[in-house]
Amino acid sequence: MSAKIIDGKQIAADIREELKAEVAGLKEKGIVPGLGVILVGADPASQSYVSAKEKACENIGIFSDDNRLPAETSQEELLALVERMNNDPKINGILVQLPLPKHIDEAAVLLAIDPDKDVDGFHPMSVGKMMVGEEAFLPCTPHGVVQMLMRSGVETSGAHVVVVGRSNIVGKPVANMLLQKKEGANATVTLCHTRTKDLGHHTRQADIIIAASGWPNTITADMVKEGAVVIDVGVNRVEDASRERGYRLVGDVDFEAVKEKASMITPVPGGVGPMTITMLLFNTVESAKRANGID
Ligand SMILES: Nc1nc(=O)c2c([nH]1)NC[C@@H]1CN(c3ccc(C(=O)N[C@@H](CCC(=O)O)C(=O)O)cc3)C=[N+]21
Repeated sequence: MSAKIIDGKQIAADIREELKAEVAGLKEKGIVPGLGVILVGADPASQSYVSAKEKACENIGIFSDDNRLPAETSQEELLALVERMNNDPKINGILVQLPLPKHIDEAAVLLAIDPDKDVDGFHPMSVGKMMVGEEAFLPCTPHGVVQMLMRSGVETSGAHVVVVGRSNIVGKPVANMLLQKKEGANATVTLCHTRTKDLGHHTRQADIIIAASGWPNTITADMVKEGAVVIDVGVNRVEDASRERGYRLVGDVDFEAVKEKASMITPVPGGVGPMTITMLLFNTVESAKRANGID
């Protein structure tokens, strides 16, 4: 059996249409959601993500305040910019693209963002609220994963989800979100990582595998139960001289082999990536609504 491909690009486009209509409605009330974007340094992957985010904002009518700062920017300068955005009523969301250069304390910068504008959901206040099940901005990639499952009709309630990877931006939050007592969650969650003994033993128990290890081919076909749903969060650049860019993008899953065993699978590109950006737009619109007492 060949798996049904979960089309992240299509689901993302559907959500963006919903957001577009919502932004148009806000505009009639004189409200334009605004996203402050900060990129420090010139990492090519970060530059392309940030450009994609700005393009997506423009496309649905969100105002974006683009700040590209040199790699030598000091922590004080960065904190001053965050503070300016915290106090700017036109800005509803602040996105500091990660990773930051080594001389900057990432945790200090995330802590400086006003939690009411924390559309990335990385502030400890947002993380804590999410964990105890209070309303908070949900981190974009995990939120995108949950939306993909819901909109593809995948039952998570009572299902065994095995998450591979324990990062603060994907593994830990996605495990937590799927554990919550609410719609689109209620799963039994196993969280695996680099020190896990016999990873395949765990993944073979999974009804749903979420691969977020950061390494190509972490999940091979022998590690997947027949009929499992496989969500691939990986975005790995591998050298490929036949491509114009000199590389191609692969996930953490051995897609070609695993798709013959899974019931549903996400591709890379065109899977979780477009959802990540879409949920950032979602959070920014949400923040603009909250700031104006709507909802
Ligand atoms: N503060 C912060 N917030 C983030 O959300 C954040 C971050 N820092 N740092 C880096 C990661 C990575 N990330 C992606 C976004 C979109 C795609 C995406 O759209 N990928 C396309 C392909 C893009 C291409 O072809 O290069 C796809 O998978 O189809 C991927 C990865 C957001 N991140």
